[in-house]
Amino acid sequence: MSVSLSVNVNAIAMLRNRRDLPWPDLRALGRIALEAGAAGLTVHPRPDQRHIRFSDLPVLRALIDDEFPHAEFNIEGYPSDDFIELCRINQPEQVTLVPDDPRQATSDHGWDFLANRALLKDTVGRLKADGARVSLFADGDTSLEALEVAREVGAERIELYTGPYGGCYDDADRAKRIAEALGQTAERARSLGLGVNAGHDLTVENLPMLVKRIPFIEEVSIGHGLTADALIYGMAETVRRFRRACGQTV
Ligand SMILES: CC(=O)[C@@H](O)[C@H](O)COP(=O)(O)O
Ligand SMILES: NCC(=O)COP(=O)(O)O
Repeated sequence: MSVSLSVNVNAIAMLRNRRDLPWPDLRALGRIALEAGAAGLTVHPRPDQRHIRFSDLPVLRALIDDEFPHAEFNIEGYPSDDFIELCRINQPEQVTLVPDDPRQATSDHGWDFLANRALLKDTVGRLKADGARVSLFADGDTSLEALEVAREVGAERIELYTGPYGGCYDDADRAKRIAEALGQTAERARSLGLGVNAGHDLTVENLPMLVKRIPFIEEVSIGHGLTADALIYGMAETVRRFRRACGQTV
């Protein structure tokens, strides 16, 4: 089993939104990413639509349906009624629920599973009834008791929040300690039958150590670092570089 790469196009949308113009073109760049071997596309629509716009979702859904039927669409976000309706309309293969406040600049923590048991149970049930696999964003030190709630509410996977790991790009010892904590959380999740995804601030440089510690990660979703590299190497070559960093043979 190798780690799949889902390309998050939020940062591309943010660049597009600097002008009232349709480029960079999400559908065109999504196509290049999928042609280069990405397993799917990720979006994280926020209520203010500051990067991905709700109108982008059907365009990306159609790209996958028309040209890459084996690829997956992953929609991430806070489970408001509007978000659940967006998911119902756009039929993602996977929904990743994230406990974001609309005022947050970006995602910066996982779920408090015990405090949100009822919300998660209701939401996971609704999303699964619409046909999606559900993954729940989880801090890197989530306890077994909390992960039991993730399983009990019906989630199939967790997504490890790797922001603190990505943040220590200049401190190898700290990165090693955080990778170890992430690995232990991943093992706790696996012992309960939960699949493990990971994401936030992952890069070509920091992926290999994470994948070595947690070889059973099913998917990483990557946007910011991948988009930054695409400015240097182009989207297709960047996707190949990230796939190699995931341990894939390219
Ligand atoms: C859940 C997660 O870590 C990513 O979706 C991240 O939140 C990207 O969102 P932004 O592009 O808004 O920072
Ligand atoms: N789920 C994490 C994600 O989609 C991308 O996060 P980032 O690479 O933009 O930090």
